Amino acid sequence: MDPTSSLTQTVVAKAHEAVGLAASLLDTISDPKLLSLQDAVSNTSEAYSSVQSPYWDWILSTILKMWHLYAPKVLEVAARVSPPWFISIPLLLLSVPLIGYIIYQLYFHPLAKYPGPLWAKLSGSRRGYHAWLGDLHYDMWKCHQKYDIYSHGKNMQKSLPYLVMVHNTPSTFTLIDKKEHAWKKRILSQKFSDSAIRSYEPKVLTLVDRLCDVLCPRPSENDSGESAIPQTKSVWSEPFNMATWCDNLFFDLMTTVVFGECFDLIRSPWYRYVPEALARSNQRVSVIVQWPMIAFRRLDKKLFKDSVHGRKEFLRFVHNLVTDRLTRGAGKGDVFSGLLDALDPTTGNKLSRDEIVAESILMIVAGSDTSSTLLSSIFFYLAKDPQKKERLVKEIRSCFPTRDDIHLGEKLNSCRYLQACISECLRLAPPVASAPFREVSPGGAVVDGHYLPAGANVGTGIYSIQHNEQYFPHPFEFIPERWLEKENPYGINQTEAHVPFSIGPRACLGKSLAVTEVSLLMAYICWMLDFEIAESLKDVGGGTKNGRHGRHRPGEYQLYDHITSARNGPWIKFRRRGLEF
Ligand code: HEM
Repeated sequence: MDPTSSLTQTVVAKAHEAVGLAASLLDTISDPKLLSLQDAVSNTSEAYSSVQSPYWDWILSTILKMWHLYAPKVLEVAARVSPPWFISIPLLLLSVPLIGYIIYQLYFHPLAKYPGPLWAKLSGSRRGYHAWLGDLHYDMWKCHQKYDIYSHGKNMQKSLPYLVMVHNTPSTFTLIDKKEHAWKKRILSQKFSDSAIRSYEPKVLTLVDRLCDVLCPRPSENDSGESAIPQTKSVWSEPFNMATWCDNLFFDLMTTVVFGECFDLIRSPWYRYVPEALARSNQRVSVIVQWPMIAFRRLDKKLFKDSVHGRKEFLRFVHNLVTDRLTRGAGKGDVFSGLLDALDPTTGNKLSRDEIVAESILMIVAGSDTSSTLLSSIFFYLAKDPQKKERLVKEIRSCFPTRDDIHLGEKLNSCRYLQACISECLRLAPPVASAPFREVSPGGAVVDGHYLPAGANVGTGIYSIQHNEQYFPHPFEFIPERWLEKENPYGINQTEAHVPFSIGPRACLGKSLAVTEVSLLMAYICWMLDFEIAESLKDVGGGTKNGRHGRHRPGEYQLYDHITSARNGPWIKFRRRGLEF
């Protein structure tokens, strides 16, 4: 057999196979049920927007199907002619739809006029790649332009990629239906009202006391365990990785508040695998959210085996927890009892087990990791700036004469510098750092004078807007004073660009809980303990001078953005405060 003809047949067969695969892929992603997985025709503008165009998918898939049907004949003819034609004819035919796709994306797509990286205009893989690295927030920051997408009354809904996060049934976070979302959010809101939060205070104080004991054990006889201050300062403790310890603390806190059960990660290593499994699981999910195509033929599961394992571990834990809690029944005043009592206003039915599991997962994911990022970033920035730390410590210790005076309420709210530090850390290290995407509903929407067609996915990067120099001069510097009316060195009203909890109907439900908890915890720790950075590990947590993709600032707390944010450090050592302060 002529070797050229055998090679031709192999090329032909492979090309045919590839086209078949592409056609079935397009079939899959054009299926309305799987539209959440459709990303082949995304277009990313400077505002990091993407649009889904079912028509174009249909055209492209029809071309490919025709090619698949008639290719054997065409290729047969190609095989009879001599090189280079046997290669160029199939290539030419294959490239027609491809070139058509590229031209459409670059020139005729409804969002084509927006400037943005070429790769992002052609495929969602750029977002997937950065989601994998965990630096999507840096990438968005580079591409950023400011638009308002989130307010009430905008013709927007949660975008379809959120469905990737669904386990059996959507939660308040992932629900797209506005009516259903509204009633579920109403149920949960009752458990996050000011009075409900006040009722959680004793639990928060017990846990922070426990944490202080681990970070720096009591110096026995001098501290009776009540509000006494030791006569002398104790010695410095070994260093603690505050990313991990804040994770442990907030995991305990959320399970206590939501399920009335504390797994005591602070004192016992038994359940410490759970937040760690969740962090691993989030990496794969964040890549699929940004680039749904990666889930085609379960490629994601092959690439992120460890992540899949983490998800299984985490879900097993939640299912066991829910089963256990259901056996014990309602009546503990925790969030779970609110879910058990809730009735659907239309059907009068109670929430199903799947719905309760979905909300439980949401509470743990949304409530623990985020607040932990906030607290660990406060440690990072304060420990790196001893003067600002001293100012905060002074404010707390002079406001509260004894430890037992530390409670939620007016006095704590009057600690302005504490609030300023919290706002500044939420700005610098937003726990949800990249863009919460919204999909334009039928009829389209006008944002900042630009028309956006139905189906477009648009979002504003939270990290991006909060590092915009126009609103926050010296955006990468820790300057709590910018939040103090009388000391703001820039005189710019920056509140509208400060959106760590997002805004509008899908804004964070746990904002008050998170800020109140962190204020209370920080006040308590500052009152009880002195802390400073561990010199030998002082660089952990910051960027490195030759770091890529924005990770080049040693003074910036590094977030690894996988839906919520993973972190490492800072390493802090503690000692009990003494009377000589
Ligand atoms: C510093 C801490 C926190 C930050 C910065 C934060 C931030 C956010 C952001 C930006 C969103 C919108 C995300 C999106 O649309 O994709 C959100 C939603 C949400 N957060 Fe938080 N969060 C924090 C703590 C909490 C806590 C403690 C809870 C309580 C369990 C909570 C519960 C929720 C819920 C239920 C939603 C979904 C709201 C909806 O879709 O209507 N969050 N959060």
